[in-house]
Amino acid sequence: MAFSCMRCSAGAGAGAVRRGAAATRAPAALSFVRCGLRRPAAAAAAKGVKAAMDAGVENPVRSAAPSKVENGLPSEITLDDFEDLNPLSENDESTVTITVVGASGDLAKKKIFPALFALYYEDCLPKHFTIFGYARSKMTDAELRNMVSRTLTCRIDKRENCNEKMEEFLKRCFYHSGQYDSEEHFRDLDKKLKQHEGSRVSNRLFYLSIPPNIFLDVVKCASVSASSVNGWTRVIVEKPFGRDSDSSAALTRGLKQYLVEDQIFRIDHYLGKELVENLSVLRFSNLVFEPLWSRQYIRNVQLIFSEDFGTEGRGGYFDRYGIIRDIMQNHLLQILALFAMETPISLEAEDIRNEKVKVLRSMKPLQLDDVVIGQYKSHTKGGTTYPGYIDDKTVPKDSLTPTFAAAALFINNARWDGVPFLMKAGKALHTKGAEIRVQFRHVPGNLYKRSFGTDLDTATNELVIRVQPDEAIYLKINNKIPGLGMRLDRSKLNLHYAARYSKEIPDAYERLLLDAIEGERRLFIRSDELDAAWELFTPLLKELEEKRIAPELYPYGSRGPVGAHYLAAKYNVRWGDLTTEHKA
Ligand SMILES: NC(=O)C1=CN([C@@H]2O[C@H](COP(=O)(O)OP(=O)(O)OC[C@H]3O[C@@H](n4cnc5c(N)ncnc54)[C@H](OP(=O)(O)O)[C@@H]3O)[C@@H](O)[C@H]2O)C=CC1
Ligand SMILES: O=C1O[C@H](COP(=O)(O)O)[C@@H](O)[C@H](O)[C@H]1O
Repeated sequence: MAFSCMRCSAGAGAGAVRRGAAATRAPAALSFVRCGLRRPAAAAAAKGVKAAMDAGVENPVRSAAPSKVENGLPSEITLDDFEDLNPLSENDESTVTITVVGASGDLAKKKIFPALFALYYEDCLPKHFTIFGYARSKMTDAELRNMVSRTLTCRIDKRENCNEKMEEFLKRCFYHSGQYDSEEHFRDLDKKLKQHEGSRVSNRLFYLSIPPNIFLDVVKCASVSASSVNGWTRVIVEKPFGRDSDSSAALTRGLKQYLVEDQIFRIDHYLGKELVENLSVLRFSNLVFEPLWSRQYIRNVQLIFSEDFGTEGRGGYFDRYGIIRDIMQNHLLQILALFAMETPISLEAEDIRNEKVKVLRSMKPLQLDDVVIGQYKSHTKGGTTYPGYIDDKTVPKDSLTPTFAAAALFINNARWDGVPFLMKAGKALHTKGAEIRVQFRHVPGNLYKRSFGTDLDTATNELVIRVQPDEAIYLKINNKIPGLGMRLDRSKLNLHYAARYSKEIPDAYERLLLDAIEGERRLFIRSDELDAAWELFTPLLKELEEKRIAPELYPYGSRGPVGAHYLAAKYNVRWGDLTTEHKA
């Protein structure tokens, strides 16, 4: 069965419906599309709003909303949210062109084109859209289409009408070959874009899926020679945003020579993951969690990322960055900020980003003593030899780049004073996953403590938010084993997404691309957030590099360096992902 674009209600939907005055208001039809209607039905619903308004109906929006969506509308929705009541406005009079710069590359093939196709399949792209690939490689439109079609092995590919939809989608994909620093080549691109846009208002989104050393060349050429003249121009910038405070600030200054902050969409794809987005919902819409969300009840928080493969194929990039820059300074820190922030004034992007910045700026400088680094080495298991990090031909033999790191971070504010936020990230470990673990304090004067033996930690409540794979949220509680005796065990209150929700979870890139098209900035990184993130990690990174601290070696496929356990033990913590119970 085909699904229509489902975006509505609190979070992205409400945020998008309520975009501030600076951004384009969501037209009524588009708002209804977000609420689950296909475009024709959405346009009809928008017309209904207009008619109800003309007829003086008390609540024209609700009265016109089809039953399928009315429960999904934010309760406080008003006509202001449907300022532009022309149902045809955005759909028919404007176009959106998405230019994937670096279209021949790994990320474009693996993530961006499949995400765009998924959005198309789900009816989420605007009516008039065109996709352009841009790179130096010589390719015809047909060759690009062939390349894209081979990589559309996304979550959609087993769905009904997939081939048909793919054919339609590919017809909207074009290619332009050019140099990244040539204004002339971007002028040629501009001409092609204009041919597709015709006389419509042209909105242009450039996705910089290229190595960072050419970001500025492209931004300069695109803005000088291929900006929209009558619509918006936005640029999605991929990480890495520099490799320390200075280089990041230089990149921001460079980008701002050609773009204003509102045009820059710095992507951290972890913010587009379903369970990361759900963090705020979990906290702020459930009375049972928010009152416990502080030093009073929480002993420690663990943010864990692991991959069961090495840097295969990306060693060249990775060696310049290492795991701290690759995962901790961005993905895990962003999760930490969302986890720890105070309640924002609203779901508006700026209100949320303001709160995140406050958390980041309240963090205690990271101490070398609170960090452990590791690097994987070759390991043979079951007759197979797995290569070590330095066996990668693109990595120098004497590389000290960490492929694993663990760190203890602290937030100096009233809510979190003294609570260790432990981060752990590694490649070539025994498992693949990303999760947040919240370990609560012991129950004071616990009547049942004799049932737990001497190890009270085994009775600690733990909330686990499993970001991936197999998304789940579960709470470990102590429970009486049914029967005449009084024996306790630890059981899980388990919200297992696959069991609870039949709808597939969209890929993070789908959500983020759609947000960028809609001008929703909530899940993108603002420059002051980025500065604060680098300020936290830069002194540590410099110290590690200047002192040439050697990483502890760990075998490919293992649980990582033992040092990570000592670091946790220093704060009286055990890693939740390594307990016996977890393994069972
Ligand atoms: N791949 C991934 O999984 C992830 C990537 N990223 C980020 O996304 C961006 C793109 O990544 P990815 O697709 O892997 O990158 P690639 O190395 O595949 O590069 C993308 C394209 O850029 C061009 N290119 C590569 N190297 C150079 C160079 N030295 N000078 C000029 N052009 C070059 C090539 O196109 P051509 O030769 O045709 O011009 C290439 O196809 C990077 O910023 C990366 O950090 C972020 C997260 C994950
Ligand atoms: O940004 C990055 O993320 C990927 C992991 O992303 P995931 O969505 O597959 O969990 C990581 O492999 C890569 O090194 C890093 O640059």
